[in-house]
Amino acid sequence: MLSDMLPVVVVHGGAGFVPRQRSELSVSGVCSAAGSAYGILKGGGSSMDAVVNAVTLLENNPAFNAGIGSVLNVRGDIEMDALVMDGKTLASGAVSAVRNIANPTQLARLVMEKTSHACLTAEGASQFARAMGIPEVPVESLITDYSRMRWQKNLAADANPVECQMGKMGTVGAVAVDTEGNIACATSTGGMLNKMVGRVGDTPCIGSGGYADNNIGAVSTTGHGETIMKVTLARLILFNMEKGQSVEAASDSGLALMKSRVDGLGGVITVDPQGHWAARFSSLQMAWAAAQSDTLHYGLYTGEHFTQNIDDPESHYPKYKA
Ligand SMILES: NC(=O)C[C@H](N)C(=O)O
Repeated sequence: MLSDMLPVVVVHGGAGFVPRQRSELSVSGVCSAAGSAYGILKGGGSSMDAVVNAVTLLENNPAFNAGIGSVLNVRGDIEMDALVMDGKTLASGAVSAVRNIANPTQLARLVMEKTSHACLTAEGASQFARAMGIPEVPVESLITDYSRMRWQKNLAADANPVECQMGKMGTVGAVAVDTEGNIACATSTGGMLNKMVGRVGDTPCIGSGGYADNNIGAVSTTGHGETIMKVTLARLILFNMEKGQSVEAASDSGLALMKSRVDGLGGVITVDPQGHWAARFSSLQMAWAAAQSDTLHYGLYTGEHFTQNIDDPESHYPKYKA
């Protein structure tokens, strides 16, 4: 029998540090994305529709490092990565190093649904997008003043690139279980600030940036991609759950291993087939929101967990009102 905790959707807006003046934008962004995706699930929509909807909204929100607002590479250009995975069939689709696309996650979904491949990159991904009728957008339209300012700051001779990298990471992701018990995940990112041209991170790599399996659950990750890949963080957490750990314990032990073994910080959102969920991170902050049983849950700092009725948009994120 299906759990009465379904449907559920959990969303993150990236592990890292959110400057104070941007915290309200980040928290309101994840809250409205979770609310919108929850509406789809309540209307009988699929978990895949819900996660793509949530991540599309976050890609369209310049507060996050995905779609518009993506960080710039060393040349001042944008190269984005995205992944979706369907827990029913274990089908996945990804794109990496795409430039002229407003919503890489929608393109990743088309890779899953319309090709026999799991990942398309760079120019090939653009060609495929054109063939699918996805409009090209100028890269400049995805670049914000904020991302250009951070790029320039990081080019300066006295810049501390590591500190900057661990600054606002802002990758976005979603995991969901629908009323039929189907599970899906989606993750999207502009990657790491001032990265090398052609650098592909963890996000489009199945098992690292995300994983979904109806039999176990789903995870979407954020954090330093090179270290996430060393421990295949998403699949590691699901492996912990296969061994009997709860969503929370499995997420915490996955993040703890990443810290102790490869000195990496990050964050994850996790669901299981019953609708248990967790939003955990080892970074200073991670904007997250979850929607379940007509209740919106959200937080930004470790230990924070605010709740409110989902139909009460006025009182969203009261803690973060400027
Ligand atoms: N913000 C992030 O989470 C970055 C992403 N994981 C990457 O390394 O590309």
